[in-house]
Order: sequence, then C-alpha cells, then structure tokens
Amino acid sequence: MKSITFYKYQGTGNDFVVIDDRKETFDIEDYHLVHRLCDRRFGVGADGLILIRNHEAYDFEMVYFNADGHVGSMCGNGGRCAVQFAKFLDIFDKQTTFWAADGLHEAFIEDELVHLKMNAPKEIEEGDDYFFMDTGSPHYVSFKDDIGQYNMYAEGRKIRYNDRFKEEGTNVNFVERRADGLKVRTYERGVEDETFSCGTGVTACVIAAGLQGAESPVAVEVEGGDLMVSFDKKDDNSFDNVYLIGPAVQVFEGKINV
Ligand SMILES: N[C@H](CCC[C@H](N)C(=O)O)C(=O)O
Repeated sequence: MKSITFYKYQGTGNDFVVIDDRKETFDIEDYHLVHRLCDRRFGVGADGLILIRNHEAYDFEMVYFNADGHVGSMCGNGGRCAVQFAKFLDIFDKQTTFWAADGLHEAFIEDELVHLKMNAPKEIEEGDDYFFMDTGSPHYVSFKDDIGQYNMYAEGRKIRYNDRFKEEGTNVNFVERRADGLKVRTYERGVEDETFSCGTGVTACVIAAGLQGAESPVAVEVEGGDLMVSFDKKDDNSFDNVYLIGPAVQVFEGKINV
C-alpha cells in the first residue's frame, strides 16, 4: 500500500492538507484523490489541498486545489500557510517570493504573523448593494447589518448559483462594519459551504471598504480569528501594496494510506 506524508495547517480556521511535492510525485490530475484527502470522514479533512513545488525563478510554487478536488485559483490563507510551510522546510530565511495561480507573490514572517502580498484587483464592479472583484479568486462582497443572523449556506448559494455565476462560480462575502474594523463571513465556491475564513475574500472586503473611505490597515474579524489587511489607495481608486496579515499554524503531521 502507498502512503503520502502530509502536514495539516490552518490559517484563521481555514484548513489545508499541505504536501512537500518538490519531487513532483503527486498526480495533479487525480481530483478524486484530492477530494478524498480533503474529506472530513474518509480522509484527513480540509477546505483545500496545497502542493509545494520547486520553481525555476522563485523560491517555490504553490499549487492549490479546492476541497472538491479541482485546481483552484489563488487562496490567501492557503498562501500564508504555504509560506509558513516553506519556512519550516528551510526554503527561505527572511523573505520569500513564490508563484501561485494568479502569479507572483512576496511574503515575510514577522512576530509569528505571515505578511502576504496579494494581487490587487484590476477592475472593481460596483452595483447597488454589492462589489465584485478578483483578488486572485472571484469575490462578491455585500455590506450588511448584523451578519451573525444570516444562514450563509443558503444565502451564499443563492448568489453562487444564480444565472450570472453558476457556471464559473464565485465566493460570496457578507461584511459588517464595526467600530474597530470589519466582520466578514464567506461562502466559498469549491468547498460549497461557509468556511471559517477566506483570505482573498477578506482582502476583497477591505478593498471595498477602502473604496468607501476606510483607511489602511483594516482589522477583520472572521469566524476563525483575526486578520489584517494593509494597502495603498491611489488617486484613481486603484490599489497597490495590498498585504494580508495573520497567523498560519502547523497543526499536525501524518501519513495517509492511498
Ligand atoms: N479560502 C481561500 C479562497 C479559495 C478560493 C476558492 N474557494 C475559489 O475561489 O475557488 C482564501 O483564503 O483565499
């Protein structure tokens, strides 16, 4: 029987199976295997799976899969976990650069928090009661009062599977303004449920708040803990130097039979 050595990481409760695949033995086409490793009853259990591979120009490559087994877009919390794992593997010392689905990222670790540079959205659509943008993954953002009362599974699905989004999918974020920052809840495509935190989602919510005048940095409370996003806002309302900041923790190491 074959087994795979894996590590389990979590970043504000967004959890990942992380594998050192620098020898490239993992079959990235095998979405049944990814799905099973992420299954909470038949596998390890996670919101997504991350492979760390060598990259010719940068310190490493992060290959990210959603829990349903399909190659995902960028994952902000997963990116922070990948950086923490690369540090654990001694791939870098002070700061790092890596390649992900949406291109190049820079990162460093300070006071146990991973600072991950995110790609700012190129366009931001603003509707009557929503924003839509791509922060590495597509995000629908809507400001609401008292988001604790929402059934995110039901409300998220209504938007994720509406005529506009059903084909490509979208992640759905509800945001509440607080005296000291924001509170965010996210329904994630590919997991097809609410997760405890979504890094690209929190980034999108802070950018939407920044468009409405919020000043950098913005503290964000999510179900699984606290994040921070810093940014520069330019005169033309575009954003630059967007950093997602928060903890990324190794939970355990194991071997799984496959
Ligand atoms: N949890 C992730 C987002 C994964 C993106 C994925 N759900 C998709 O857009 O397909 C994050 O921390 O940014």
